[in-house]
Amino acid sequence: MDQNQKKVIIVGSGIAGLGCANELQKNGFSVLILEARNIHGGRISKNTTFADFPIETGAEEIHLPTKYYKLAKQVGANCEPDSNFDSFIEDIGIKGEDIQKGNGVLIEEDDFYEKYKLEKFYNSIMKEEEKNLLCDDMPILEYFKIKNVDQKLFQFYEMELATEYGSTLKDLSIKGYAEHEQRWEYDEKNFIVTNMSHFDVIERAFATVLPLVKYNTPVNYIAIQTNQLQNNGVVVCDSFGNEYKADHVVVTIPVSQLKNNSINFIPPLSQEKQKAIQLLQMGKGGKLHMKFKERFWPSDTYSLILRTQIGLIWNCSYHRSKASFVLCALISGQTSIDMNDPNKRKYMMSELFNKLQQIFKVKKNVEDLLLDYIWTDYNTTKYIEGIYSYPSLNLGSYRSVLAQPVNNQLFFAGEATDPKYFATINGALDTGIREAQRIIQLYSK
Ligand SMILES: Cc1cc2nc3c(=O)[nH]c(=O)nc-3n(C[C@H](O)[C@H](O)[C@H](O)COP(=O)(O)OP(=O)(O)OC[C@H]3O[C@@H](n4cnc5c(N)ncnc54)[C@H](O)[C@@H]3O)c2cc1C
Repeated sequence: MDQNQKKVIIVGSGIAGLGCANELQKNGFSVLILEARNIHGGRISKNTTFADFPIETGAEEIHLPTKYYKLAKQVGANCEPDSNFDSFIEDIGIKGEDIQKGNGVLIEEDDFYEKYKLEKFYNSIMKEEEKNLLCDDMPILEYFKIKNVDQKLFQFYEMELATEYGSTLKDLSIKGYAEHEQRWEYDEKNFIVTNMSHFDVIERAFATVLPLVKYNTPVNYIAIQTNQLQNNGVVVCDSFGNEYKADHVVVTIPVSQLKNNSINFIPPLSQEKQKAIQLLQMGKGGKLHMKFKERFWPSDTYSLILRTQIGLIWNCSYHRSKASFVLCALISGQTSIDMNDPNKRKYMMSELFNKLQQIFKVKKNVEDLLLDYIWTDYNTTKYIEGIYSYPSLNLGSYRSVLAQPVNNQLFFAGEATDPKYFATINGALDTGIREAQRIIQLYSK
Protein backbone atom coordinates (compact mmCIF):
# COMPACT_ATOMS: atom_id res chain seq x y z
CA MET A 1 0.00 0.00 0.00
CA ASP A 2 1.20 3.49 -0.72
CA GLN A 3 1.31 5.32 2.57
CA ASN A 4 1.34 8.64 0.75
CA GLN A 5 -2.36 8.16 0.27
CA LYS A 6 -2.91 7.38 3.93
CA LYS A 7 -4.39 10.06 6.07
CA VAL A 8 -4.01 10.32 9.83
CA ILE A 9 -5.93 12.71 12.08
CA ILE A 10 -4.31 13.58 15.38
CA VAL A 11 -6.50 14.95 18.14
CA GLY A 12 -4.56 17.39 20.33
CA SER A 13 -1.44 19.46 19.61
CA GLY A 14 0.48 18.91 22.85
CA ILE A 15 3.93 17.38 22.58
CA ALA A 16 2.46 13.88 22.08
CA GLY A 17 0.35 15.07 19.14
CA LEU A 18 3.11 17.16 17.55
CA GLY A 19 5.71 14.40 18.00
CA CYS A 20 3.34 11.87 16.44
CA ALA A 21 2.60 14.20 13.51
CA ASN A 22 6.29 14.86 12.93
CA GLU A 23 7.11 11.15 12.78
CA LEU A 24 4.23 10.39 10.41
CA GLN A 25 5.01 13.35 8.18
CA LYS A 26 8.67 12.23 7.89
CA ASN A 27 7.36 8.84 6.75
CA GLY A 28 5.14 10.22 4.01
CA PHE A 29 1.71 10.19 5.68
CA SER A 30 -0.82 12.94 5.18
CA VAL A 31 -1.54 14.48 8.59
CA LEU A 32 -4.17 16.80 10.05
CA ILE A 33 -4.04 17.91 13.70
CA LEU A 34 -7.28 19.03 15.34
CA GLU A 35 -6.74 21.22 18.40
CA ALA A 36 -9.53 22.47 20.66
CA ARG A 37 -7.68 25.56 21.88
CA ASN A 38 -6.29 28.52 19.96
CA ILE A 39 -2.72 27.49 20.73
CA HIS A 40 -0.49 24.44 20.41
CA GLY A 41 1.73 22.99 23.13
CA GLY A 42 -0.95 21.90 25.63
CA ARG A 43 0.76 21.60 29.01
CA ILE A 44 3.94 23.15 27.59
CA SER A 45 3.43 26.90 27.71
CA LYS A 46 5.35 30.11 28.33
CA ASN A 47 4.91 33.68 29.47
CA THR A 48 7.30 36.18 27.89
CA THR A 49 6.11 39.41 29.54
CA PHE A 50 6.46 38.63 33.26
CA ALA A 51 10.27 38.66 33.50
CA ASP A 52 13.33 39.21 31.31
CA PHE A 53 13.42 35.48 30.50
CA PRO A 54 10.61 33.18 29.34
CA ILE A 55 8.64 31.78 32.28
CA GLU A 56 7.71 28.10 32.03
CA THR A 57 4.05 28.24 32.96
CA GLY A 58 3.74 24.49 32.24
CA ALA A 59 6.42 21.79 32.23
CA GLU A 60 9.88 22.89 33.35
CA GLU A 61 12.28 20.07 34.17
CA ILE A 62 13.56 17.51 31.68
CA HIS A 63 13.71 14.14 33.37
CA LEU A 64 16.61 12.03 32.07
CA PRO A 65 18.55 12.43 28.84
CA THR A 66 15.82 10.92 26.66
CA LYS A 67 14.49 11.65 23.14
CA TYR A 68 13.14 14.99 24.31
CA TYR A 69 16.51 15.95 25.77
CA LYS A 70 18.20 15.14 22.45
CA LEU A 71 15.57 17.08 20.54
CA ALA A 72 16.04 20.12 22.80
CA LYS A 73 19.82 19.99 22.32
CA GLN A 74 19.39 19.70 18.54
CA VAL A 75 17.43 22.97 18.42
CA GLY A 76 19.99 24.81 20.53
CA ALA A 77 18.64 24.46 24.06
CA ASN A 78 21.14 24.79 26.85
CA CYS A 79 20.26 21.97 29.25
CA GLU A 80 21.64 22.49 32.75
CA PRO A 81 21.64 19.49 35.12
CA ASP A 82 19.73 20.46 38.26
CA SER A 83 21.89 18.22 40.42
CA ASN A 84 24.39 21.10 40.32
CA PHE A 85 21.92 23.24 42.27
CA ASP A 86 21.46 23.59 46.03
CA SER A 87 18.22 22.27 47.50
CA PHE A 88 17.04 22.84 51.05
CA ILE A 89 14.31 21.43 53.23
CA GLU A 90 12.83 23.10 56.29
CA ASP A 91 13.71 20.95 59.28
CA ILE A 92 10.74 19.36 60.95
CA GLY A 93 12.14 18.73 64.41
CA ILE A 94 11.42 15.11 65.06
CA LYS A 95 13.62 12.86 67.19
CA GLY A 96 13.38 14.95 70.36
CA GLU A 97 14.12 18.34 68.81
CA ASP A 98 11.49 20.98 69.14
CA ILE A 99 11.42 23.09 66.03
CA GLN A 100 8.05 24.74 66.23
CA LYS A 101 6.18 25.88 63.14
CA GLY A 102 7.34 29.42 62.54
CA ASN A 103 10.83 28.76 63.82
CA GLY A 104 12.00 26.52 61.05
CA VAL A 105 15.57 26.21 59.85
CA LEU A 106 16.71 25.07 56.44
CA ILE A 107 18.98 22.10 56.04
CA GLU A 108 20.52 20.76 52.86
CA GLU A 109 18.44 18.10 51.16
CA ASP A 110 21.14 15.41 51.48
CA ASP A 111 21.58 16.15 55.20
CA PHE A 112 17.83 16.01 55.72
CA TYR A 113 17.65 12.58 54.11
CA GLU A 114 20.63 11.45 56.15
CA LYS A 115 19.24 12.89 59.40
CA TYR A 116 15.87 11.19 59.07
CA LYS A 117 17.20 8.06 57.32
CA LEU A 118 14.83 8.69 54.43
CA GLU A 119 16.89 7.04 51.73
CA LYS A 120 16.71 3.87 53.72
CA PHE A 121 13.00 4.31 54.15
CA TYR A 122 12.45 4.73 50.40
CA ASN A 123 14.49 1.64 49.70
CA SER A 124 12.61 -0.37 52.29
CA ILE A 125 9.26 0.46 50.65
CA MET A 126 10.66 -0.82 47.41
CA LYS A 127 12.08 -4.01 48.83
CA GLU A 128 8.90 -4.76 50.66
CA GLU A 129 6.95 -3.85 47.58
CA GLU A 130 8.96 -6.33 45.55
CA LYS A 131 8.29 -9.07 48.07
CA ASN A 132 4.60 -8.32 48.33
CA LEU A 133 3.86 -7.39 44.77
CA LEU A 134 0.68 -9.41 44.80
CA CYS A 135 -0.79 -8.04 48.00
CA ASP A 136 -3.56 -5.44 47.97
CA ASP A 137 -2.87 -1.89 46.98
CA MET A 138 -3.40 0.90 49.52
CA PRO A 139 -3.03 4.69 49.75
CA ILE A 140 0.42 5.87 50.85
CA LEU A 141 -1.21 7.58 53.84
CA GLU A 142 -2.60 4.27 55.08
CA TYR A 143 0.73 2.54 54.52
CA PHE A 144 2.55 5.26 56.48
CA LYS A 145 0.12 4.82 59.37
CA ILE A 146 0.71 1.07 59.42
CA LYS A 147 4.46 1.70 59.37
CA ASN A 148 4.16 4.29 62.17
CA VAL A 149 5.83 7.02 60.16
CA ASP A 150 6.30 10.08 62.37
CA GLN A 151 3.35 12.48 61.93
CA LYS A 152 5.75 15.40 61.45
CA LEU A 153 7.21 13.76 58.38
CA PHE A 154 3.77 13.75 56.74
CA GLN A 155 3.96 17.41 55.77
CA PHE A 156 7.34 16.81 54.19
CA TYR A 157 5.97 13.85 52.23
CA GLU A 158 2.91 15.87 51.16
CA MET A 159 5.27 18.41 49.62
CA GLU A 160 8.06 16.22 48.39
CA LEU A 161 5.99 13.43 46.99
CA ALA A 162 2.29 14.23 46.83
CA THR A 163 2.75 17.76 45.43
CA GLU A 164 5.26 16.48 42.87
CA TYR A 165 2.74 13.89 41.76
CA GLY A 166 -0.06 16.48 41.75
CA SER A 167 -1.97 14.45 44.29
CA THR A 168 -2.31 13.69 48.01
CA LEU A 169 -0.94 10.91 50.21
CA LYS A 170 -4.56 9.74 50.52
CA ASP A 171 -4.95 9.24 46.77
CA LEU A 172 -1.49 7.97 45.80
CA SER A 173 -1.05 4.23 45.52
CA ILE A 174 1.83 2.73 47.48
CA LYS A 175 2.24 0.05 44.82
CA GLY A 176 2.17 2.52 41.92
CA TYR A 177 4.55 4.85 43.71
CA ALA A 178 7.04 2.10 44.56
CA GLU A 179 6.94 0.67 41.04
CA HIS A 180 7.41 4.11 39.55
CA GLU A 181 10.34 4.98 41.82
CA GLN A 182 11.95 1.65 40.97
CA ARG A 183 11.74 2.30 37.24
CA TRP A 184 12.90 5.86 37.50
CA GLU A 185 16.63 6.37 37.23
CA TYR A 186 17.60 9.47 39.22
CA ASP A 187 21.28 10.43 39.64
CA GLU A 188 22.12 13.67 37.92
CA LYS A 189 19.63 13.16 35.15
CA ASN A 190 17.21 16.07 35.50
CA PHE A 191 17.77 19.24 33.52
CA ILE A 192 16.34 22.71 33.06
CA VAL A 193 16.60 24.66 29.83
CA THR A 194 18.23 28.00 30.54
CA ASN A 195 18.35 29.88 27.23
CA MET A 196 14.81 29.35 25.90
CA SER A 197 11.50 27.76 26.93
CA HIS A 198 10.13 24.30 26.17
CA PHE A 199 7.53 26.06 24.05
CA ASP A 200 10.39 27.47 21.92
CA VAL A 201 11.92 23.99 21.72
CA ILE A 202 8.74 22.42 20.34
CA GLU A 203 8.11 25.31 17.96
CA ARG A 204 11.60 24.85 16.52
CA ALA A 205 11.60 21.05 16.55
CA PHE A 206 8.12 20.67 15.04
CA ALA A 207 8.09 23.70 12.73
CA THR A 208 7.06 21.61 9.72
CA VAL A 209 3.93 20.19 11.36
CA LEU A 210 2.63 23.38 13.02
CA PRO A 211 0.96 24.49 9.74
CA LEU A 212 -1.05 21.25 9.89
CA VAL A 213 -2.80 22.27 13.14
CA LYS A 214 -6.44 23.33 12.83
CA TYR A 215 -7.06 25.45 15.94
CA ASN A 216 -10.33 26.10 17.82
CA THR A 217 -11.55 22.70 16.69
CA PRO A 218 -12.71 20.57 19.63
CA VAL A 219 -13.40 17.02 18.53
CA ASN A 220 -16.58 15.59 19.99
CA TYR A 221 -17.04 12.26 18.31
CA ILE A 222 -14.98 9.61 16.55
CA ALA A 223 -16.69 6.80 14.64
CA ILE A 224 -14.71 3.81 13.46
CA GLN A 225 -15.53 0.90 11.18
CA THR A 226 -15.09 -2.19 13.35
CA ASN A 227 -15.13 -4.83 10.62
CA GLN A 228 -11.57 -6.24 10.71
CA LEU A 229 -11.69 -7.13 7.00
CA GLN A 230 -12.84 -3.80 5.71
CA ASN A 231 -11.11 -0.62 6.66
CA ASN A 232 -13.63 1.98 5.72
CA GLY A 233 -11.81 4.61 7.63
CA VAL A 234 -12.66 6.77 10.58
CA VAL A 235 -14.99 9.74 10.80
CA VAL A 236 -14.09 12.52 13.20
CA CYS A 237 -16.59 15.24 14.00
CA ASP A 238 -15.87 18.59 15.65
CA SER A 239 -18.23 20.53 17.90
CA PHE A 240 -19.38 22.67 14.93
CA GLY A 241 -20.60 19.55 13.12
CA ASN A 242 -17.75 19.46 10.57
CA GLU A 243 -16.72 15.96 9.56
CA TYR A 244 -13.19 14.83 8.72
CA LYS A 245 -12.30 11.41 7.28
CA ALA A 246 -9.06 9.53 7.81
CA ASP A 247 -7.56 6.04 7.74
CA HIS A 248 -6.33 6.32 11.30
CA VAL A 249 -6.93 8.60 14.26
CA VAL A 250 -4.55 9.19 17.17
CA VAL A 251 -6.18 10.60 20.32
CA THR A 252 -3.73 12.48 22.56
CA ILE A 253 -6.08 14.43 24.85
CA PRO A 254 -5.49 14.56 28.63
CA VAL A 255 -7.05 11.77 30.64
CA SER A 256 -9.36 14.30 32.37
CA GLN A 257 -11.00 14.79 28.97
CA LEU A 258 -11.44 11.07 28.43
CA LYS A 259 -12.94 10.79 31.91
CA ASN A 260 -15.50 13.51 31.26
CA ASN A 261 -16.51 11.89 27.93
CA SER A 262 -15.70 15.02 25.95
CA ILE A 263 -15.25 12.70 22.95
CA ASN A 264 -17.90 10.09 22.11
CA PHE A 265 -16.52 6.93 20.60
CA ILE A 266 -18.68 5.01 18.17
CA PRO A 267 -18.86 2.10 18.87
CA PRO A 268 -18.17 2.65 22.59
CA LEU A 269 -14.70 1.74 23.87
CA SER A 270 -14.28 -1.76 25.30
CA GLN A 271 -15.07 -2.44 28.97
CA GLU A 272 -11.34 -2.82 29.65
CA LYS A 273 -10.53 0.58 28.12
CA GLN A 274 -13.37 2.16 30.04
CA LYS A 275 -12.00 0.62 33.23
CA ALA A 276 -8.55 2.06 32.41
CA ILE A 277 -10.08 5.52 31.98
CA GLN A 278 -11.98 5.13 35.25
CA LEU A 279 -8.85 4.03 37.20
CA LEU A 280 -6.54 6.67 35.75
CA GLN A 281 -6.63 9.92 37.70
CA MET A 282 -5.33 13.35 36.86
CA GLY A 283 -3.93 15.46 39.66
CA LYS A 284 -5.04 19.02 40.36
CA GLY A 285 -2.53 21.82 40.21
CA GLY A 286 -0.81 24.81 38.75
CA LYS A 287 2.11 27.15 39.15
CA LEU A 288 2.53 30.38 41.08
CA HIS A 289 5.30 32.69 39.82
CA MET A 290 6.31 35.52 42.13
CA LYS A 291 8.54 38.40 41.03
CA PHE A 292 10.40 40.37 43.71
CA LYS A 293 12.16 43.76 43.72
CA GLU A 294 15.33 42.17 45.02
CA ARG A 295 16.81 38.78 45.82
CA PHE A 296 16.51 38.00 49.54
CA TRP A 297 17.63 34.37 49.28
CA PRO A 298 21.26 33.21 48.90
CA SER A 299 22.37 33.30 45.28
CA ASP A 300 23.09 29.58 45.12
CA THR A 301 19.75 28.43 46.57
CA TYR A 302 17.66 26.62 44.00
CA SER A 303 14.83 24.66 45.57
CA LEU A 304 13.05 24.69 48.92
CA ILE A 305 10.56 22.51 50.72
CA LEU A 306 8.81 24.59 53.41
CA ARG A 307 6.26 23.77 56.08
CA THR A 308 3.57 26.01 54.66
CA GLN A 309 0.59 25.23 52.46
CA ILE A 310 2.50 26.62 49.50
CA GLY A 311 5.72 24.81 50.21
CA LEU A 312 7.41 23.46 47.09
CA ILE A 313 9.38 26.42 45.75
CA TRP A 314 12.26 26.99 43.40
CA ASN A 315 14.29 29.90 42.17
CA CYS A 316 13.53 30.00 38.48
CA SER A 317 15.83 32.96 37.77
CA TYR A 318 18.74 30.67 38.58
CA HIS A 319 21.00 30.33 35.52
CA ARG A 320 18.43 32.33 33.55
CA SER A 321 18.61 35.93 34.70
CA LYS A 322 20.59 38.19 36.99
CA ALA A 323 18.10 41.04 36.78
CA SER A 324 14.70 39.37 37.43
CA PHE A 325 14.13 37.71 40.80
CA VAL A 326 11.44 35.10 40.32
CA LEU A 327 10.40 32.27 42.61
CA CYS A 328 7.99 29.58 41.45
CA ALA A 329 5.76 27.32 43.53
CA LEU A 330 4.20 24.10 42.29
CA ILE A 331 0.80 23.98 43.94
CA SER A 332 -1.37 20.92 43.80
CA GLY A 333 -4.37 19.14 45.28
CA GLN A 334 -6.83 21.10 47.44
CA THR A 335 -4.35 23.97 47.87
CA SER A 336 -4.52 24.60 44.12
CA ILE A 337 -8.32 24.72 44.29
CA ASP A 338 -8.12 27.09 47.28
CA MET A 339 -5.90 29.42 45.24
CA ASN A 340 -9.01 30.50 43.34
CA ASP A 341 -10.63 31.85 46.52
CA PRO A 342 -9.18 35.40 46.94
CA ASN A 343 -9.21 35.24 50.77
CA LYS A 344 -7.55 31.83 50.94
CA ARG A 345 -4.99 32.85 48.32
CA LYS A 346 -4.13 35.98 50.29
CA TYR A 347 -3.77 33.97 53.47
CA MET A 348 -1.60 31.24 51.91
CA MET A 349 0.64 33.74 50.16
CA SER A 350 1.19 35.81 53.30
CA GLU A 351 1.93 32.61 55.25
CA LEU A 352 4.57 31.83 52.62
CA PHE A 353 6.04 35.36 52.72
CA ASN A 354 6.26 35.24 56.51
CA LYS A 355 8.04 31.92 56.33
CA LEU A 356 10.49 33.19 53.70
CA GLN A 357 11.15 36.31 55.78
CA GLN A 358 11.80 34.30 58.90
CA ILE A 359 13.82 31.52 57.29
CA PHE A 360 16.12 33.85 55.33
CA LYS A 361 16.20 36.42 58.17
CA VAL A 362 15.06 39.21 55.80
CA LYS A 363 15.01 42.65 57.43
CA LYS A 364 12.39 44.08 55.04
CA ASN A 365 8.83 42.85 54.78
CA VAL A 366 8.92 40.17 52.04
CA GLU A 367 5.33 40.96 51.06
CA ASP A 368 6.44 44.55 50.29
CA LEU A 369 9.19 43.21 48.05
CA LEU A 370 6.67 41.46 45.81
CA LEU A 371 6.37 43.24 42.46
CA ASP A 372 3.89 40.96 40.74
CA TYR A 373 2.70 37.38 40.53
CA ILE A 374 0.95 35.06 38.08
CA TRP A 375 -1.14 32.04 39.02
CA THR A 376 -1.44 29.54 36.16
CA ASP A 377 -4.26 27.23 37.08
CA TYR A 378 -4.44 24.03 35.03
CA ASN A 379 -7.58 22.81 36.83
CA THR A 380 -9.65 25.47 35.10
CA THR A 381 -7.77 25.48 31.77
CA LYS A 382 -10.40 24.31 29.33
CA TYR A 383 -9.58 21.06 27.52
CA ILE A 384 -6.83 20.22 30.03
CA GLU A 385 -8.45 20.40 33.49
CA GLY A 386 -5.71 18.96 35.63
CA ILE A 387 -1.95 18.82 35.93
CA TYR A 388 -0.88 15.27 35.03
CA SER A 389 -1.77 11.66 35.74
CA TYR A 390 -0.40 10.06 38.90
CA PRO A 391 0.01 6.53 40.34
CA SER A 392 -3.62 6.08 41.36
CA LEU A 393 -5.01 3.19 43.37
CA ASN A 394 -5.32 -0.23 41.71
CA LEU A 395 -4.09 1.12 38.37
CA GLY A 396 -1.72 -1.81 37.72
CA SER A 397 -0.98 -2.07 34.00
CA TYR A 398 -4.08 -0.15 32.87
CA ARG A 399 -1.98 2.60 31.25
CA SER A 400 -0.98 -0.01 28.65
CA VAL A 401 -4.60 -1.12 28.27
CA LEU A 402 -5.53 2.44 27.31
CA ALA A 403 -2.60 2.54 24.88
CA GLN A 404 -3.79 -0.52 22.92
CA PRO A 405 -5.06 0.40 19.43
CA VAL A 406 -8.65 -0.33 18.44
CA ASN A 407 -8.94 -2.19 15.16
CA ASN A 408 -5.70 -0.56 13.94
CA GLN A 409 -7.78 2.53 13.29
CA LEU A 410 -7.99 4.27 16.62
CA PHE A 411 -4.78 4.91 18.59
CA PHE A 412 -4.10 6.48 21.99
CA ALA A 413 -1.08 8.54 23.02
CA GLY A 414 -0.40 11.25 25.63
CA GLU A 415 1.49 11.26 28.92
CA ALA A 416 -1.08 9.09 30.76
CA THR A 417 -0.47 6.20 28.34
CA ASP A 418 3.23 5.88 29.20
CA PRO A 419 3.70 3.24 31.94
CA LYS A 420 7.22 4.45 32.69
CA TYR A 421 7.46 8.21 32.21
CA PHE A 422 3.86 9.36 32.63
CA ALA A 423 3.44 12.95 33.83
CA THR A 424 6.46 14.13 31.84
CA ILE A 425 7.26 15.83 28.55
CA ASN A 426 9.65 13.07 27.53
CA GLY A 427 7.03 10.41 28.34
CA ALA A 428 4.38 12.24 26.33
CA LEU A 429 6.72 12.61 23.34
CA ASP A 430 7.64 8.91 23.49
CA THR A 431 3.95 7.94 23.32
CA GLY A 432 3.36 10.11 20.25
CA ILE A 433 6.32 8.52 18.48
CA ARG A 434 5.22 5.05 19.69
CA GLU A 435 1.79 5.40 18.05
CA ALA A 436 3.25 6.89 14.85
CA GLN A 437 5.58 3.88 14.64
CA ARG A 438 2.64 1.51 15.12
CA ILE A 439 0.88 3.09 12.15
CA ILE A 440 4.06 3.13 10.05
CA GLN A 441 4.55 -0.59 10.83
CA LEU A 442 1.12 -1.40 9.38
CA TYR A 443 2.43 -0.45 5.93
CA SER A 444 6.00 -1.60 6.22
CA LYS A 445 5.46 -5.22 5.16
C1 LIG B 1 2.14 22.91 35.87
C2 LIG B 1 2.80 21.72 35.19
C3 LIG B 1 4.12 21.44 35.47
C4 LIG B 1 4.75 20.36 34.84
N1 LIG B 1 6.07 20.14 35.07
C5 LIG B 1 6.70 19.20 34.36
C6 LIG B 1 8.12 19.08 34.43
O1 LIG B 1 8.78 19.84 35.15
N2 LIG B 1 8.72 18.12 33.68
C7 LIG B 1 8.01 17.29 32.87
O2 LIG B 1 8.61 16.44 32.21
N3 LIG B 1 6.67 17.39 32.76
C8 LIG B 1 6.00 18.32 33.48
N4 LIG B 1 4.66 18.46 33.34
C9 LIG B 1 3.90 17.46 32.55
C10 LIG B 1 3.98 17.70 31.05
O3 LIG B 1 3.71 19.05 30.78
C11 LIG B 1 2.94 16.81 30.37
O4 LIG B 1 3.16 15.46 30.75
C12 LIG B 1 2.99 16.87 28.84
O5 LIG B 1 3.18 18.19 28.37
C13 LIG B 1 1.68 16.30 28.30
O6 LIG B 1 1.69 16.33 26.89
P1 LIG B 1 0.50 15.65 26.09
O7 LIG B 1 0.74 15.90 24.66
O8 LIG B 1 0.31 14.26 26.56
O9 LIG B 1 -0.83 16.41 26.58
P2 LIG B 1 -1.22 17.95 26.48
O10 LIG B 1 -0.03 18.80 26.47
O11 LIG B 1 -2.24 18.19 27.53
O12 LIG B 1 -1.91 18.07 25.03
C14 LIG B 1 -3.21 17.64 24.80
C15 LIG B 1 -3.87 18.60 23.83
O13 LIG B 1 -5.18 18.10 23.52
C16 LIG B 1 -6.05 19.21 23.36
N5 LIG B 1 -7.44 18.74 23.48
C17 LIG B 1 -8.10 18.37 24.60
N6 LIG B 1 -9.36 17.98 24.30
C18 LIG B 1 -9.49 18.10 22.96
C19 LIG B 1 -10.56 17.83 22.04
N7 LIG B 1 -11.74 17.38 22.44
N8 LIG B 1 -10.34 18.07 20.72
C20 LIG B 1 -9.14 18.54 20.28
N9 LIG B 1 -8.10 18.81 21.11
C21 LIG B 1 -8.27 18.59 22.43
C22 LIG B 1 -5.62 20.15 24.48
O14 LIG B 1 -6.07 21.45 24.24
C23 LIG B 1 -4.10 20.01 24.41
O15 LIG B 1 -3.52 20.97 23.56
C24 LIG B 1 4.01 19.54 33.94
C25 LIG B 1 2.68 19.83 33.67
C26 LIG B 1 2.06 20.91 34.28
C27 LIG B 1 0.63 21.22 33.95
